[in-house]
Amino acid sequence: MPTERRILIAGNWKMNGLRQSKTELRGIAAGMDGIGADLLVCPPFTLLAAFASDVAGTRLMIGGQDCHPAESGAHTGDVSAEMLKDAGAVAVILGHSERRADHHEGDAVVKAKVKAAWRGGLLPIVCVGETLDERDAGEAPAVVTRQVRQSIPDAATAANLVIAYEPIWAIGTGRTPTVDDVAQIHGTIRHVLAERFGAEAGGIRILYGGSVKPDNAAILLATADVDGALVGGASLKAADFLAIARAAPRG
Ligand SMILES: O=C(CO)COP(=O)(O)O
Repeated sequence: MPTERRILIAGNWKMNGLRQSKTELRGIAAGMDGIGADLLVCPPFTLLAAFASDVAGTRLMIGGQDCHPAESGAHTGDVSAEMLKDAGAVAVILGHSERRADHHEGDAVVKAKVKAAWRGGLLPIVCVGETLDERDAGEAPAVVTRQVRQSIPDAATAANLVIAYEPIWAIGTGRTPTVDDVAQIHGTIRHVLAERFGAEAGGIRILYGGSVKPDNAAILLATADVDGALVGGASLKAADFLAIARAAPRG
């Protein structure tokens, strides 16, 4: 039964970073000694290939922030999973709340992108999370349950899927849920996965994301069913990202 879950600390650089940001990337790659967790940096498309070749031979992995469902074709401005793989990515963030909001992505589109990630040989990191209104109305478990049910295809396994719980109101705000709230939602996600995938669900990693910083990482990463972090702002600085990774209780 796949219950061993390696901690994954993933950095989502969002629309940040120019060529000079390589300094931070190199700082992360150079500072990984003694860190047991898997580390992943997801830069913007423009930096992906350069970053991937820069970290070749290190344990630092590179991922994308989105992909189109199709392999290729007339989709101006889009990038496919195969293209991300070709550029050196091993993973891709899908269904981030900023994509869901800015690009009107619903669960069906996210599900198609997860299948595309698998087709292209990438590990999808599927984001779910409630708005503040939904949380205040007590709907967070129901919202997240619906998103997990509808965004995840049937062929999910412990090896080919990572989920990230990112309460939208905690992203970039400096606010985080209580550890009890995080444990409750992560437990809900695990339960929803178990209903569908049985024992395999015990091996699927569930990351927490939303204002993860060096000073709150230890408590968040020690919470039940939290198997790592999806870090936004604090992943842009090597020292902060490494401090978060060092706070992980297990590798
Ligand atoms: O959206 C996030 C990661 O995907 C979280 O961003 P912050 O860590 O900046 O709150």
